[in-house]
Amino acid sequence: SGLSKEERILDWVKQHAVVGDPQSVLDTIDQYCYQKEWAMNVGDVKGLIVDKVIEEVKPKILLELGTYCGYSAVRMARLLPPGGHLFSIECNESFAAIAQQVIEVAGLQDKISILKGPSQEIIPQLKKKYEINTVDMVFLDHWKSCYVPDTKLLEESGVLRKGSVLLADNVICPGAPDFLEYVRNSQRYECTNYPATVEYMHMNDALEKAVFLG
Ligand SMILES: O=C(NC/C=C/[C@H]1O[C@@H](n2ccc(=O)cc2)[C@H](O)[C@@H]1O)c1cc([N+](=O)[O-])cc(O)c1O
Ligand SMILES: [Mg+2]
Repeated sequence: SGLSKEERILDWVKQHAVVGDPQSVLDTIDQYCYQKEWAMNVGDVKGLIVDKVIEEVKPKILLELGTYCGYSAVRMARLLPPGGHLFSIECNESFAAIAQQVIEVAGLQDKISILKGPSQEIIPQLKKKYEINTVDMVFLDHWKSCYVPDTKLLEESGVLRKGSVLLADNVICPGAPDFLEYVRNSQRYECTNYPATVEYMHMNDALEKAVFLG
């Protein structure tokens, strides 16, 4: 009974964020998660690295695996070039509903589409159902055991092009060792590691960037 943690975060955003101001939504969620309850948003420290990669790649078509409360969707969509669009896959109905509202407070609903369902089901539909040709960048932040199967599915579905950038959260904590092994040992990826810390904590984590070479 009672509100979920994610609903408490949404309420905090509705009470404290400035409508139409994405940065205030990010700051409000970070403040809540530092001061009240930890939650698995990419956060402010790793978020700065995500910002830099977005500004470097300037993706027009961006795919996110794992919307959760919409923090990283807001973080990335606020930096998209004009005409850019973020498609974010979320299988948990209540998280998707919360994220949609967080995105609306940020005023980014026209730049973000939440695709409801498991990534294994949605990825094969991207071309036909969502009229996506290829994606410029993918942010992986869903179940860590899904990173490798979904990377393979992205390759097989033909949505990656020469130069498509994969950016994976949590490759140290909770960890995605099979993903690191897969992209680092593959001739088809050029990898870069970005050491950081777990959101709102002092433990080590890292992001891995893997550029698809075609
Ligand atoms: O476990 C973590 N993330 C799992 C995220 C899962 C999200 O992806 C969605 N999804 C959407 C589509 C799917 O097909 C499957 C899941 C789930 O419904 C959830 O919204 C995690 C854990 C820590 N941690 O410190 O413990 C830190 C982090 O930054 C993390 O990201
Ligand atoms: Mg994460």
